[in-house]
Amino acid sequence: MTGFSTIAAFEAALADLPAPDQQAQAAARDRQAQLTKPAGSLGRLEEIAIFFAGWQNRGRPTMQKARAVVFAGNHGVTAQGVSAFPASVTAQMVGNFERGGAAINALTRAAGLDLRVVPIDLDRPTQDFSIAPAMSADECLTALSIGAAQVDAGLDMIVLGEMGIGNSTAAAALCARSFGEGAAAWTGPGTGVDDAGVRRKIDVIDRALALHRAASRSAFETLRHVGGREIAAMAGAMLRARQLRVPVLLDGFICCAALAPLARDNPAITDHCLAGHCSAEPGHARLLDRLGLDPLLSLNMRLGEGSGAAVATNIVRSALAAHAEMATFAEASVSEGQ
Ligand SMILES: O=C(O)c1ccc[n+]([C@@H]2O[C@H](COP(=O)([O-])O)[C@@H](O)[C@H]2O)c1
Ligand SMILES: Cc1cc2nc[nH]c2cc1C
Repeated sequence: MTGFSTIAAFEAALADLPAPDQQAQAAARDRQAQLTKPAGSLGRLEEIAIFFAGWQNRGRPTMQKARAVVFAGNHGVTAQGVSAFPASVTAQMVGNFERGGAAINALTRAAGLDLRVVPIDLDRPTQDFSIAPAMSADECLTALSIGAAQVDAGLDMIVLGEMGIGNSTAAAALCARSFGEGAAAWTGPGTGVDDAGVRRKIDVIDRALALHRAASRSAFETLRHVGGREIAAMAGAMLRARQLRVPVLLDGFICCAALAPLARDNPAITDHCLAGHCSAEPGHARLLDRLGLDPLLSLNMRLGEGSGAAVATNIVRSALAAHAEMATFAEASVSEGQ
C-alpha cells in the first residue's frame, strides 16, 4: 500500500518518521576528514554529502536515480481575482511541460533529472476556500495518495514542484493557518499581481481563515480546507519519501507551504528535506526560517515548477562528486595538517 487511504493512516505515518542512518553519516563524516583538503573547506558541500549518506544508508551517496515530479492542480479561489493569469494557464502549461518547452524541461535536462508531470483533475478545480473547504476528505486523501505513488524506494533523490494558477494564495493561507502571524505576513505578488492585488489576496485569506476558524488545525484538515490538489500531492510525496528514506529537494514558496502543516504536527518532517532555493516570493524566506531550513541558492527566481530545486540539483551533484571522487591524504601522499 503506497497511498494514504484513511486520515488515520496519514496521521500515523506523520507521527512515526524514520531517522537517518547514523553509521552511514559517521562513515561519510570520517571520509570527509580524510579527503585532500583542509577540514571543513568544502563548507556546505560537506554537510550535503553527509545528509545524503544518512538518508541513502551508504557512506558514499549516489545521484543516479533522481526524479523531478511536477504536480498540477486548479483552484476555485481564482474566482476571487487573486492571480495575474487566468486559471486556463494551468492546463496550457501542462501541455507545455509535456511537449518539453517549459523552464523545468530545460532545467531538468541540464541537471540530469527524470521529469514526470502529474496533472490532477484539472477540469475539476477545488472549491473556492473563501466560501467552503477546498476539498472533501476523500479528495484530499486521493491527492495525498497520488503524490505518494510518485515516490519509489531506491530513488537517490526526489525534486518536488507544482503548477497551479492561484496557488500562491492557497500557500499563504496554509502558512497562516500553520504558523499564525496573519495573512499579510505570508502574502505576495505570486505571478505578479500589483499592490491592490496583494491586498485583495490578503482579504480573501483573512475571510477564509475566519470561515474555517473552528476546524481542526491538524495537517490533514489544514491541507483539506485551504490547500489544493497539487499541494496535497506534494505533501503526500514528502511523507512517502520519508517512509522510504528518499531525500527531498524542495522548490519555492508553494512547494515549501505543502510542508508547513506537516511541520506543525511533527517538526521532524523537515529532516529529510533540503531547501533548493529561496524564492523572491516574500513569504518564502519567513517560511524557510519557520521550517528551520537554509536554502542552497537565492537567485531571485519565483517561477515554481520545481525550477529552483532543479538548479540546486547541480550543487548536490557537485557535493556528491567531490565526496565520492576525491583522493584521501593517504592515497595522494599529501601531508595532513594538525
Ligand atoms: O515557487 C515560487 O516561489 C512561486 C512564486 C510565485 C509564483 N509561482 C508560480 O505561479 C503560480 C502561482 O501564482 P499565482 O499568482 O497564480 O497565485 C503557480 O503556478 C506557481 O508555480 C511560484
Ligand atoms: C506562464 C506561467 C508559467 C508558470 N510556471 C509555474 N507557474 C506559472 C505561471 C505562469 C503564468
